[in-house]
Amino acid sequence: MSRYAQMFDRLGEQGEGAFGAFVMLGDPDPLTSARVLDALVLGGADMIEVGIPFSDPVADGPVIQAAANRSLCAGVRTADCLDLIAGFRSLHPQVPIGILTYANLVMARGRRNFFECAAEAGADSLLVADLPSLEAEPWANEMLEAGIEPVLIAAATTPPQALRMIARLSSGYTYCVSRRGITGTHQSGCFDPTLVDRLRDLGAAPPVFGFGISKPSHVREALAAGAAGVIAGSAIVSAAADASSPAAAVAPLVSELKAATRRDPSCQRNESYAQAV
Ligand SMILES: O=P(O)(O)OC[C@@H](O)[C@@H](O)c1c[nH]c2ccccc12
Repeated sequence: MSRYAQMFDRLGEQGEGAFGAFVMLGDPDPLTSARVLDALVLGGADMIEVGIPFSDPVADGPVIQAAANRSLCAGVRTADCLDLIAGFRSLHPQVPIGILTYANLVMARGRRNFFECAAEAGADSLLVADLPSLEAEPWANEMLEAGIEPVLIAAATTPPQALRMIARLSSGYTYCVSRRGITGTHQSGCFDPTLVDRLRDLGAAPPVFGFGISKPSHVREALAAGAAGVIAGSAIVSAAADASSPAAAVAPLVSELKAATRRDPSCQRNESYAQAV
């Protein structure tokens, strides 16, 4: 069973949603980045998503673009990112870690070679942000052969034919974007329950909402729409960027957002009280 499947099973039994944290590998330098990855898990992240820095990240807003630039300026390349993933994997054998990057970087290494190196480093999944879903099938098949789960992006506006393809190919989880546009917390998302329902009807991997999640209320809204989890990126990346100790800064934010994936114990008490009355 994959690490994602084990995680969703465990959280399902506990009645919790999954909290995913995104950061850019090598931001602002490899050593700090390794400490931040550790702090995300200590803070309570259930799954980690990591960017490999790319010079033209079309899906990213200013916060993540700046993180990619910091990392590139520190001289970080794909091989360094794979080393960071391998280091993470040796410390955290059970925590799913997925790569998020762009097609150019994959093709620069050779598709198959990239997938095999990612699997060897201990990555669980790969999301290629600029890969059109209708073109994804050969990529997804090669990823699976290498032992990597392909993650595809679905939106409320995705046409039915593409959504069927996404549901069929996405593995580990299905990335649901909560709004159009680029990553960032400038605008909060809208968590469409009908997207979640359509994906479930198509038998898709667990839907996880991302884009614009920065507050506990966003986490609760996404889970109330039926999602299995959420991913926050820019909020965590900016907390780290603004701090003198990035690792110390991300942990409390992650625990605050993770706490919102748990059922509120006071509500449970009220419910049982109401039942007793
Ligand atoms: O930054 P936000 O708005 O919290 O969104 C998550 C996001 O950063 C992360 O999942 C991500 C970073 N770059 C991407 C490109 C495409 C899809 C998703 C992403």
